[in-house]
Amino acid sequence: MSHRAGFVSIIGKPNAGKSTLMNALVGEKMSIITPKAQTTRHRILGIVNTDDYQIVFSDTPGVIKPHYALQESMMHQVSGSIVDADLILLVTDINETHDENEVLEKLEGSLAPLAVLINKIDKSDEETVKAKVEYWQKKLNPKVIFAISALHEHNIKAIMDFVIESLPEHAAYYEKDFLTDRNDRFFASEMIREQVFKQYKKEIPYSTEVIITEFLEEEIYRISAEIIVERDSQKNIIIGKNGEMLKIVGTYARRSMEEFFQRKVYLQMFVKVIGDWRSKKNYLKKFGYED
Ligand SMILES: Nc1nc2c(ncn2[C@@H]2O[C@H](COP(=O)(O)OP(=O)(O)OP(=O)(O)O)[C@@H](O)[C@H]2O)c(=O)[nH]1
Repeated sequence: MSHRAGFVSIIGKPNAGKSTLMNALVGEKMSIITPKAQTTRHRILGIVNTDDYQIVFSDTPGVIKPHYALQESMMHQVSGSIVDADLILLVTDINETHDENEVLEKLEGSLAPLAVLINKIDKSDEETVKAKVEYWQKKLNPKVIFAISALHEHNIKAIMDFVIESLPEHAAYYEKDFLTDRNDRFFASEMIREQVFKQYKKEIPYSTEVIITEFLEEEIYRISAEIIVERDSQKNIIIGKNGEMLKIVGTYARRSMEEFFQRKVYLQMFVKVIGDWRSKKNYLKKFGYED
């Protein structure tokens, strides 16, 4: 059989389970997962290679109406990923009660075949699943609908088989040992961001960016990072009384890094205030958000 390869975009609302699905499909932890919406800020490629095929999955930020420049950049990344796609996996939470019009608008004009994945069926019942399948059938008439649980890896194999079947015949786009377009610095910063999303409430996670300022690959990895917030009051919250909160973030982030890199890690973090960075194009560019 000839070789198949293609781009598969994972699209959906915030919190639908896109990152959980991507990690289940790729079999590696590529994307950070937290219970809060809008955790994913960048498009992240996760590549699955065999001798016969190469699947290039894109995990994308959840689709929202953008309110500030950072979110605009996030939405551009979603659009770019739809244009590139050979296949689109639309992930929807079975218990989603709000409408999904923003997501559907993004998909308008896309020519790629579409699969609807109704996620989190572990938190639902058979009747609701049946009703949702009918709803999406009518609404989008997709090529196929899967009822899945990304968290419990239910029906993941069926999706993989479908994806492989749907790939065009094509040579590999990337070297076969290439697993992602992101480097170790990116994953290190994401592991800190994951803890910021997990440990702090309200607007703090959304006002925070993490920049790796030093990454030395010695026998022990020496990693320094800046945690950037928008206001002094947020800086105090990040640090916590006697530095206790920052210590918690550092401990968990370091453990994730040690597991990911399979190395001992020495992690240093500094907190810095940059007023209103989310709305400033120059900072967004510096932090790696394209226009
Ligand atoms: N019960 C249940 N929870 C799930 C399932 N899939 C994902 N979740 C949970 O839903 C939350 C959001 O998951 P993510 O994978 O981060 O969602 P996302 O769509 O990437 O979110 P954004 O980054 O905001 O776009 C996490 O708490 C997951 O553990 C599932 O199949 N069942």
